[in-house]
Amino acid sequence: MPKTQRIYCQFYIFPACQVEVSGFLPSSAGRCLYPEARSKVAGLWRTGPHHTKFIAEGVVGLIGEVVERMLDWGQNVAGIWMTDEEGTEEKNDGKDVKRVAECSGVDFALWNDDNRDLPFTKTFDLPNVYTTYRKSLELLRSRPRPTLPTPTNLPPLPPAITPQKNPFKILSTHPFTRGETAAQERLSHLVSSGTMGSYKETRNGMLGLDFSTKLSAYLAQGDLTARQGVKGYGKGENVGTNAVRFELLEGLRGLSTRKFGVRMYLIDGIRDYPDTEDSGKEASQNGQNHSSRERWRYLDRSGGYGPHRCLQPRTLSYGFMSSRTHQNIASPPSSHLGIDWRVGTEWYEFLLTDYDVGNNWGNWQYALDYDGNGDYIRLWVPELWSARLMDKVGNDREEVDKQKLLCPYQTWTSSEWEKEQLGLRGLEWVDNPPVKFNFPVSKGGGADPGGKRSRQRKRERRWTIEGV
Ligand SMILES: Cc1cc2nc3c(=O)[nH]c(=O)nc-3n(C[C@H](O)[C@H](O)[C@H](O)COP(=O)(O)OP(=O)(O)OC[C@H]3O[C@@H](n4cnc5c(N)ncnc54)[C@H](O)[C@@H]3O)c2cc1C
Repeated sequence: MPKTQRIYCQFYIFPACQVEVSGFLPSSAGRCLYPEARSKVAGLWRTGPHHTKFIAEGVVGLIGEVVERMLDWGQNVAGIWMTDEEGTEEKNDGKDVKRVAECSGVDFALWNDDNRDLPFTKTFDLPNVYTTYRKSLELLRSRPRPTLPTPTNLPPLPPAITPQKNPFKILSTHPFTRGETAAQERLSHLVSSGTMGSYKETRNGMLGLDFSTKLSAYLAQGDLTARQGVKGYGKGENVGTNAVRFELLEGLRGLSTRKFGVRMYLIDGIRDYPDTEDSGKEASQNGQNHSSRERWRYLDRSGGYGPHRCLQPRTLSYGFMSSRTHQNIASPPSSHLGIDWRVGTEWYEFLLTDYDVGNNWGNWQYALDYDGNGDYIRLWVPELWSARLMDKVGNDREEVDKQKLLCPYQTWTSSEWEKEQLGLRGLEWVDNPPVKFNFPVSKGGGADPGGKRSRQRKRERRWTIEGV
């Protein structure tokens, strides 16, 4: 029998704790971006690799290992195809898989992301200034790509799933349902329920299902692509749908990874990037990285501060955070604790279902403070559910010092009575705070008394920096 099947590897993260064993390629994204694959799609397997772990039909491990095990299953594999990602570690993963393919005598191909519709001939022509960049890509909105039909004939699941090797464990608790069908259902719901239309007013929410689109995981995992044309395309545009389309252009941040390369991962990020790749290596090996990790771990052990504590239950159970929550979590460690922001980025990389190299590393380089009323923190930090804080009457809430709510370890300045009122008495992370510093609640503030750096940061938000 001729070998017809291909393993298709995409650089999508599946958090190790939330694996869902699901189907096969081709997804919308694959079919939209790689029309050349049309004649061959029926033979593709879909797998989800990541640079620290790789999951395919119930197997987690390093990418090379997992592909090897897939080949061992004895399926009728003719080749391995892979999305050619821009991240430096992802490039190395590509090399690993290529090596495995060569050793096993199967074809190997890398599929580059679709450049054809971009108005640039060279990556370096990408504008550095975000607004210019976005405007230059706006023409893509009038050039959606059609998707190819869903294949009718796909290879079966592997006959047996080999036992999982340590240290990974596979649970199937993920509430996010993978696959193109689920993605299309979500899209239809967004349109028919009016969620998409009201997006502009609701998008800064942090609690609930429909304040934002929740499309990021589908996009990151290839169940949808921002480029695909859907039925009714271009009709019924309003401020809400327009705002979603605007945000989707942000999702093309992968292009910034292509442009800035290794500079994306330097401690100074793309702001003051050094001249050579060697400087990048130096930055990631310096002592600051290590001490930052220690500090992050200390935050973990001691319970951390309000926003940080939200990170644990939220992402561990869902692998998802809203845009504002992302900013809340990312901002304090990097802006206020002097923690190397890359430690947080790596942590996200491990946990998020919608992890995306360009979006994650790009966004970590600008983050502001939100959740001014502390609603989100109250939901996820049970210690803060004191009677007074739970009271929905605004008057009572006003009596609570927001600063203490957002940054409860600042309660070293509180009286025992105040601690009692806040429901924080006797807690380790309140009595022995990991670090003491000023934490203004004001938006865009930070441990920056004069506010100079904050203003500077505001000017430099987004991944684009004037004059780079
Ligand atoms: C520190 C930090 C890390 C982040 N890491 C990721 C990540 O790993 N993967 C990821 O997809 N997004 C990331 N984001 C961006 C954003 O928070 C998520 O895309 C958003 O929360 C996903 O929810 P949603 O689909 O409901 O978004 P919506 O608000 O409904 O937006 C619709 C879509 O637009 C795109 N989008 C919206 N905001 C952004 C943005 N700021 N940057 C890029 N694309 C955007 C996404 O594709 C999103 O699905 C990060 C943001 C921050 C501040």
